[in-house]
Amino acid sequence: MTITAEVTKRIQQLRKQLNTYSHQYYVLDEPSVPDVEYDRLYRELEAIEGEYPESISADSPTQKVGAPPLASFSQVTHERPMLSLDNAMNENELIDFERKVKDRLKGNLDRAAVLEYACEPKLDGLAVSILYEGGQLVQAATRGDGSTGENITLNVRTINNVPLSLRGTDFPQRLEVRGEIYIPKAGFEKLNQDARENEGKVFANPRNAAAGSLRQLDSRITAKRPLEFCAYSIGVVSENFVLPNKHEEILQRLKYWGLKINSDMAVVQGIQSCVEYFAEMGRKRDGLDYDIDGIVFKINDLDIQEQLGFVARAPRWAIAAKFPAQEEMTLLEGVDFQVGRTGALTPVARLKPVHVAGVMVSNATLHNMDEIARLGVKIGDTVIIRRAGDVIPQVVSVVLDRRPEGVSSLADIVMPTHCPVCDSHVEKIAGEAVARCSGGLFCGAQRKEAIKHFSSRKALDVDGLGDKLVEQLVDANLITSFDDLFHLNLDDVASLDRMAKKSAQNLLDSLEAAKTTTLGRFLYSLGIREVGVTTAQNLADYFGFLERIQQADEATLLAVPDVGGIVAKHILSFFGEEHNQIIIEQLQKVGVNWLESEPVSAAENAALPLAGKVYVITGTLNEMGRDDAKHHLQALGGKVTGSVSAKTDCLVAGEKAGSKLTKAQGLNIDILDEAGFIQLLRDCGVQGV
Ligand SMILES: NC(=O)c1ccc[n+]([C@@H]2O[C@H](COP(=O)([O-])OP(=O)(O)OC[C@H]3O[C@@H](n4cnc5c(N)ncnc54)[C@H](O)[C@@H]3O)[C@@H](O)[C@H]2O)c1
Ligand SMILES: [Zn+2]
Repeated sequence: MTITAEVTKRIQQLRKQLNTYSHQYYVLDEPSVPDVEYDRLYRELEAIEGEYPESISADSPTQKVGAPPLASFSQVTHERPMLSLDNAMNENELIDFERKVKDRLKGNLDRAAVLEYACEPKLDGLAVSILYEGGQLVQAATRGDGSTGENITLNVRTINNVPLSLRGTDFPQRLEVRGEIYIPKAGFEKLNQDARENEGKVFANPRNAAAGSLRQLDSRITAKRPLEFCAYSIGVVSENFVLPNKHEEILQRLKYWGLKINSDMAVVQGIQSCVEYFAEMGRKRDGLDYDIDGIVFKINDLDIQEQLGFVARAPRWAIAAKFPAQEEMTLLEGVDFQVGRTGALTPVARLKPVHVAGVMVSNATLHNMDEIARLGVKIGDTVIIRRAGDVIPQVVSVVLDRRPEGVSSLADIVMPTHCPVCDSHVEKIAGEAVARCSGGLFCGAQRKEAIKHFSSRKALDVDGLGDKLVEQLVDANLITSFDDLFHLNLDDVASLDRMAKKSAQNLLDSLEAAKTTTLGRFLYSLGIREVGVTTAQNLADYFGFLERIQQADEATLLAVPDVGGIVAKHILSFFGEEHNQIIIEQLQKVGVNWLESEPVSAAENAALPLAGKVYVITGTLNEMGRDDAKHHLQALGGKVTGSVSAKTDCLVAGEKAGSKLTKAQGLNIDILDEAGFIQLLRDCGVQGV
């Protein structure tokens, strides 16, 4: 077929665009488009070149690996080239791969013979080569353009799981280990969180974070990054050294010499088993603690590998099957502000719907206004969306070269001055990244969440009032404030979806029962910002009376254990709001009650039978709940903590106690079973247990 001017032009466009993207990705560690976009263009070029083979030139992106090394690093020439991998985008392409392999092996392989594959999760980081001489790490390099890479020896030496010397003595004099350097998911989240708080560099994804962390001129920076190495092949090996002739067995040797290999890898027979392995890992993908973008299938037999050989940029004996991409690009059509339980306003991107990692995404979080400023995003921009695992989709960057002409025509994203739900003022406290609606319990958006919190187990503990039911009650306008809960009538409740007379009566009964509570629970139920269960209990213990808390000034509040400046401010501003005071009065009026008493002084506390003793409760107690057990111990002067340590005096271990029990046994700590515990309470004079 003769090539038309139009096709030639498209080829040139694609090559130019792909080269620009490669430079941004490999050299600058700052891609401007998601991988899927790069892959789409790459495949388009590949298809055209397939149709017009005479158009292929050695410098086409389809013939090259990566990009040349950065001049700021010294260079390393790879004795054996480091290649890329061909991709399979779906099951058919995977099956096609085996068919081509078998065709090539014709004559040398019985057509019916089953091929054996090593299946390896495809870690999403960057390829490196690490050279050992006499068992000592002497050099490490990036892949670069496949023949020349960057010398990153000092940086690789800082990675904890890369051995500086090999284990044992039976290793070859020269051994080049190849593998991936990557950042596990948790390390990535933490790295970006720190960067956001300290105005550092925020990375778009774990692969960029790994590349950016590794290719640092100052290895002290690399040392601070949570990088890991995982080996998946070898390069040069001393001549005459005999290695197994199965790929997987070589990896086992590497493991024996002290290198990490992937524990999720498998050896299977035939391509159909590869398809199954792929599906299984696809299901496990979200639960792994490292990111993978696919599975690499390699012919396990090295003799067959050798027969198959290589093409310009990839071996013929391996294929990377890709999972649905976790990043896509789409249009930002607008921004909504969502109001949470505490009134926090979160900007949410409204997107032109797009498939990301197998799910249609039309909303993504923008975190807060600082993040919007950092991204420099405007309405009408094309943005990159990342959806990894069960984390909410995020906007990770703006694709600047897709910005329509005349940026000034794009609208800035601005924080509304009034709450989109209740129209109260939006306020931003200095030092906090978020802005909040000041409507408190009056705000419809905060109401559902406030009531869910109010009736939750550690608050008023209204049995049978689950989240769904709260939403139904609010939506049906049956409750607008907390005290309305206690005015509900049987017919109204029974008329709700999936409710009957009996379940409605049960709810009214549990509401009645919940009215009798403790001061600690009541304080917690109000949902004062930063006042959790422990702080609420500390306030109750310290003051004894609600009125004293309502009237306390900042200095007095600061004397309470666990209460710092910010918590004190939140308490003051909560009780400073008149409508909050009204709600408390209304609740008391409908009969919500608790016992108030003078707080126990330190001297009295010291006289209690269990004063100064530290307890931990674990396992299932059959006679009483763990909360009751805790209250008994506290009433007797004991302290109850969550984890076993050398400071623990005694572990109360109910049925099915697990790791805490083992730990306590290891530390020689006293252990009481439920019967022993109840005896202790009786010995201390507790009645009725
Ligand atoms: N967004 C962009 O602008 C942009 C630009 C260029 C390239 N890219 C992306 O980079 C990819 C192509 O890059 P590539 O050539 O580095 O290759 P690749 O990621 O498709 O496959 C080869 C690489 O896989 C890695 N790998 C992970 N586990 C492995 C294992 N068990 N065995 C062997 N290798 C393993 C190695 O690093 C190896 O070099 C494409 O996905 C492309 O989208 C994106
Ligand atoms: Zn509001």
